[in-house]
Parts: sequence; C-alpha cells; structure tokens
Amino acid sequence: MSTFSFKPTGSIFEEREALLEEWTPDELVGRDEELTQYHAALQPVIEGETPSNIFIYGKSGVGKTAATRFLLDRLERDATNIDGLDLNTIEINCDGLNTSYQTAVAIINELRDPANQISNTGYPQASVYEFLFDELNQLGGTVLIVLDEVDHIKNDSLLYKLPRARSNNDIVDTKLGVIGISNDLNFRKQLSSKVRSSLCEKEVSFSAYDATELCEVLRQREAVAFQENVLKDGVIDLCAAFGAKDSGDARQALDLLLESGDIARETNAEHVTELHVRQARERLQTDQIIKGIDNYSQHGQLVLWALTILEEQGDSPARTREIRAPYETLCEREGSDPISDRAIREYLAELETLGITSSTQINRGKSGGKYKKHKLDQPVSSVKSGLKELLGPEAEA
Ligand SMILES: Nc1ncnc2c1ncn2[C@@H]1O[C@H](COP(=O)(O)OP(=O)(O)OP(=O)(O)O)[C@@H](O)[C@H]1O
Repeated sequence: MSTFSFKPTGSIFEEREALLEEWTPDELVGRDEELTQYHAALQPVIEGETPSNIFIYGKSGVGKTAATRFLLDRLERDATNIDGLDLNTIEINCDGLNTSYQTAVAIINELRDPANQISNTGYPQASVYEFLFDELNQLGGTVLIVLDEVDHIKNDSLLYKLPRARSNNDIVDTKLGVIGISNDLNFRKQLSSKVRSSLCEKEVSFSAYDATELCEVLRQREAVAFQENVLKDGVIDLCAAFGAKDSGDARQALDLLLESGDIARETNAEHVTELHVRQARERLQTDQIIKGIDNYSQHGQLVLWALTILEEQGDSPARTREIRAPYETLCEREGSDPISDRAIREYLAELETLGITSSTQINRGKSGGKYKKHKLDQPVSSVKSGLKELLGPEAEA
C-alpha cells in the first residue's frame, strides 16, 4: 500500500509558474500588428499631448491585457527620460464592479492612500464624481486609466463623463486618457453614440491567434517552464494546432501545455509526449463540460445524455423529436417526468452556447417547415466522463 508521502520529483518542470495565468513574459510574441497599432495610439502621451481614449477589443485570451501591460510598462519606462512628462497609470478590472458608481469608487480608492478610502455606498453619485475629479486634478501630469472588462459596467455615465472630463472642464490641469478593454464583441455596438465617439477615439482589434502565433507563445514559455529537452518534437505544434482550432485563445493553449506536463509528471514519464497532450485535452474538455452543466437541472443533463447515446449509435445529427425517445427512457430510469419539447429545445440552445453541441438548420421549404438537427461538438468520451461525474456511474454505461 502506498504511504502517500510527498517527495519532490524535480522532473519535467524547471519553473512551472511560467505557465500560469499570472506570469508575465518580458516580450510579447505573435502580436506584431496589434502592438504596432496600439503603440501608435499611445504616441500622443510621449509627445506630451492629451492622450487619445483607446478601445481594445477581441475574444478572450488573445492578449489584450498582456499587450496593455507590456506597452504601458514600456511607456512608463520611456516617459521617465522625458523632461516635464509625469505619467501615472491606473489599472482597474471591472469584473465585479457592476455600476459606474462602484467603478468610480474603485478608481478613487486606487488613487487615495489606505487611510483615506471611501466605501461603496452612502454618497450621492454627483459627490463621487466630484471626489474622482478632485483626485485626478491633484495628481496633475498625464494619467491613463485602464478599464479592463469594461463591459461589466452596466450603466454608462462614467464612460461618458470620464473621457470627456477635460472638455467639460471637470479636469483642468491633468491630461487624462481612458483605455477600455472588452471581449464582448457586441459591447461597442450597444454603446450610445455619444459614449462611443469619446471612448473609442482609437480602436485596436485583437484577432484570435492562429497556430503559428500560438507556437511562438508556447515556445517562449517552454524555454522557461520546462527542463531542457523534456518536450518531445510535435508537442508544441499539437498544443498550438488544438488551440487554434478551438478558439485561438492563448490561455487555453497554455493550460493545455501545463496539463500535459502535469500528466507526464504524474505518470513518472521522462518526457512530455503527444499522447500526454491528447490525454490533457480530454481532461480539460471534460472539466469544461462539467463547469458548463454543473448547475443545470437534471433534465438539461438528461437531454445531453440522450444526445450522447444517439451520437454513439451513429444516429446524430438528430431532431428534437428523435432526441425525445432516449430522453424519455432516461427519465423513466431516473423516475422523473419528462419536460416539454419546447423546454428540450431551450436546453439544446444552451448546450450550443456552451460549445458542447452544435446544430444545423434544415429548411424544407413551405411544406416541410424548418427544424434544427443537433450533434455533440465535444468528444463522446469527454461528455460521458463529465456526465458520469454529475449523474453517477450509470451515465457511462
Ligand atoms: N502574445 C503573447 N505572448 C505571451 N503570452 C501571451 C500572449 N498573449 C496572451 N498571453 C498569455 O495568455 C493569457 C491570456 O492573455 P490576456 O489576459 O492578455 O488575454 P485577454 O485578451 O486580455 O483575455 P480576456 O479578455 O479573457 O481577459 C495570459 O496568461 C497572457 O500572459
């Protein structure tokens, strides 16, 4: 019997941390076009002019935050060499800050010392803006405020006031620029035209990474994270190919490389191989499925299970009415009453949004009507492992 004692293996990794989210590389690879545009948009700062307000958008994990930190670091460094240029940058993540009010408070508290912070409630909105502009006026020089995940702010009064503070004379001496970052591609469209025109003076769109760019990102981390020659040929290429196919998200590709290394270490392997990558991918896909349907009602999970059964039998893509038969059998087995076709369709739509299934619309013209056919968009084995975890061992049967 194992004693479950802990011993460092000292194998595989040199610095595992270099694959974690928090690790910031010194150089940013694979983003030349985006960095060139972003750099140009920031140029007025170093000229001593009023900064442009910049809007950065693109899907999750495409380097928006990393590029912002990278360029602002360089900008701060280079600004110190310029006489008379006093630059301050403030980064706020708006995740969890649902309103303009809360965001304004967060900026104030970032600017004030710890003894002088204000609370999230109790002040009229107008006073909070007054405090904010006071702080910014006192700071002087040039100030850049980065609002990451800016789409979380549900009402746009701050997004209107802040970029216009100088033209409205709310701020007199300080040169203020706002950088909004968002991965919600509809956010910009939904902004009122007056907010859009001031917040989005300059825009930089970040595209999804292709396989070549992901290779560059992964190789840069390999050099730091892994011991020499631990990765077998093809491992980076495979992680990059999966990453580009899935979503072009560097975070996911890095997670895949990390998980592959973990599996190699768990199994006492000397090298990380393509097989480890494939196993890691399946593990991560299962985790993603579990995360997606974990808080689903039991019926949502049974609908997915029914579709999985059809997929295994080679009977997918399938219409709702075809999914209904195995679904009802499962309901009987679980002792619960089936839900309506309409409710099944709603679950199928949600499963599609989660990337677990996909559908095609079939249009039979006037007489045949329109309907959708559904199929799994993830490997059967990952879906089954996910369902097994949630519904018990029979789900794998
Ligand atoms: N070009 C790159 N070179 C090196 N590492 C990168 C690069 N792009 C992204 N990364 C890494 O990938 C992860 C995700 O990147 P980042 O947070 O910048 O994405 P994002 O576009 O801001 O995504 P989100 O909208 O989800 O916040 C980070 O760990 C980051 O360091």
